[in-house]
Amino acid sequence: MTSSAAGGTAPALTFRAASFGYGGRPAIQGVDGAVMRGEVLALVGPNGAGKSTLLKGIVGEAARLSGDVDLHGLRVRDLAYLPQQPEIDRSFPITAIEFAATGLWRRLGAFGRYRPEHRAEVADALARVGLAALEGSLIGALSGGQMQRLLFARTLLQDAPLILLDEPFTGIDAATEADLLGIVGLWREQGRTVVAALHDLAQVRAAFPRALLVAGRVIAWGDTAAVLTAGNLARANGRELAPPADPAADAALAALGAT
Ligand SMILES: Nc1ncnc2c1ncn2[C@@H]1O[C@H](COP(=O)(O)OP(=O)(O)OP(=O)(O)O)[C@@H](O)[C@H]1O
Repeated sequence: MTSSAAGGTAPALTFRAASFGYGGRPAIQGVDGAVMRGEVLALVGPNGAGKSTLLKGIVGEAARLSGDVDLHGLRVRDLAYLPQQPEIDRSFPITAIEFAATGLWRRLGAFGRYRPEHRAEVADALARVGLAALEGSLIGALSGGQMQRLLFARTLLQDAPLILLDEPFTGIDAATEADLLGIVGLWREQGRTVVAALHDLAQVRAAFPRALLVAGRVIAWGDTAAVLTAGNLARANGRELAPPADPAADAALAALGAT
């Protein structure tokens, strides 16, 4: 089942029979549908379902093997993409404030001047994620949760209309998760479009109004309550649920002494 989203007025991101993968082999295929502007969409599915590949496909880091992705006038550099933390090289000798400042790149351009007001803006973003005291720390010295806060600070500075997050809450403590979920809520209030690959279905039900369930293809797409049903989750996990019990058949079998 595929669908266009409700709520927004215009699409921010449209897939048309899109397939993405590696070495010519699709990891996720036949994606059809739209994410509307201002929508906050959870991308869910079992391990290896193609969630990261779909996000990477949007930013051109996974090959598009067929179909089309329409960003409706945005360029890839206008998007904010927050990859999974293990994909970030933390051995690079850069401080937290320098790392966060890379979020300004799109606005400053490659040779733009980094002015005092930019430094104040970066410091403010670090304060908003609770990292003011660590701005001079090397990124390699940060904990996993602190690094995730830093990635959100950089994303705040990117000021992007479309934000892609790959498992942003994995491996962090509850306080960090609550703070970062608050920032997603802020983006929602600001009308930004957010697509986040997530594992915690309770969190998705609580904080994400729309969901896209995948397992190498789209299993269901729509309002979260309608997507995260037992039947859809079983289909995504490759376990079709048994058909509903038929009382008449059960009674007939019982009469035959077969139960
Ligand atoms: N760089 C790569 N080269 C080849 N195959 C890859 C690559 N990255 C992922 N794959 C394969 O693509 C498929 C989808 O992987 P992907 O990481 O997109 O899934 P996922 O839903 O994000 O999983 P998880 O929840 O475990 O992060 C898997 O079979 C995976 O092994």
